[in-house]
Amino acid sequence: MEKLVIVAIGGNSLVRDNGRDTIQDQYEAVCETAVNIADMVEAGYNVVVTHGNGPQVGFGLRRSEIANEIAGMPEVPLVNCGADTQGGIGYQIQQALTNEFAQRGINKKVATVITQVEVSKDDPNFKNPTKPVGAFYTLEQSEEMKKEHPDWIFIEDSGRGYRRVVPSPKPIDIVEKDAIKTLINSGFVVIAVGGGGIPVVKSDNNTYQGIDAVIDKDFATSLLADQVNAETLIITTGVSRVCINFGKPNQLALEKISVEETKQYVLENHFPPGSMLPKIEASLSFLENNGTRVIITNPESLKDAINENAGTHIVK
Ligand SMILES: Nc1ncnc2c1ncn2[C@@H]1O[C@H](COP(=O)(O)OP(=O)(O)O)[C@@H](O)[C@H]1O
Ligand SMILES: NC(=O)OP(=O)(O)O
Repeated sequence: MEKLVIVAIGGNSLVRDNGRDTIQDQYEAVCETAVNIADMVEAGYNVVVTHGNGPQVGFGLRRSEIANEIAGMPEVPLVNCGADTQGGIGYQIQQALTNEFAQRGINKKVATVITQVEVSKDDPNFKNPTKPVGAFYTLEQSEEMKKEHPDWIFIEDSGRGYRRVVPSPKPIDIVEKDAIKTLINSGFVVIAVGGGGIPVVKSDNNTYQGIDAVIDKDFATSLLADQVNAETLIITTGVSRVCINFGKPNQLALEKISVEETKQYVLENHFPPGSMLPKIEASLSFLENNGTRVIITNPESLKDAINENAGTHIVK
């Protein structure tokens, strides 16, 4: 079988207008990414797709809260909001890839696996929410919302505004990993661990139960990459390259860096938590296990990046 490449699509890379995008707008963004993934499949790569849901799960949660506030409808728990985004975004990627393959005469089938991801109920991240979800607000808007909802926590997100944060426990295991492997081995392009997977905890009698949180899809993708023995991990996001001194006058885009250099940049705080840091930590974890290379880039640079003509490459 060809070497396996796992491509993670950032949730923010599918949003253009901070919560005012329609579902059709998101589908168009998905279709643009599908063109780039189809290029890779056409070039002979065996591809697994994962995706984020940070903006979308926050929009869903807010819709549910507003429906509760104004119409008394029961709220949708955060874990179910996440499951809804996994189905909704998975459906769009599945349809966009299926159509793109059909148009190009590529003989590949696509399947989305609803994926539960095990976390620990004792994970310290439940007490320290760090995962930004939903829209970006100004400082004034966030302070106004906090008056009404004192329990909400906001953080500044990479110079883009203020966002609500929710707990983000670390993924331990992928419950449906055998189904995912079987589909990959049967030649499917598989979409899995959407939104980082649906967070579940395992009880003593080996049953699972959903828990309110949003798993970082970069960590879940890195775990999946290990479990399916992927060779390359590609993380697509809103920037073409990772930078040091991001957003400062001396910003420098990185083309190729070693694991050691990357660790040094982490120590120097070049990567903020909740945005670039999880991508870097997930990349390092993938390379320290069985992975060979990591590429971080934007969706439109995918094809050039895999040929080393774009993106940031982290190598062993
Ligand atoms: N050092 C950095 N280099 C490049 N981008 C950075 C850096 N630090 C923060 N960012 C920001 O982080 C964003 C990626 O995080 P985010 O949008 O949360 O991810 P996702 O695409 O998975 O939703 C980039 O688009 C960029 O705006
Ligand atoms: N769940 C998750 O990590 O989503 P984003 O990639 O959209 O932040």
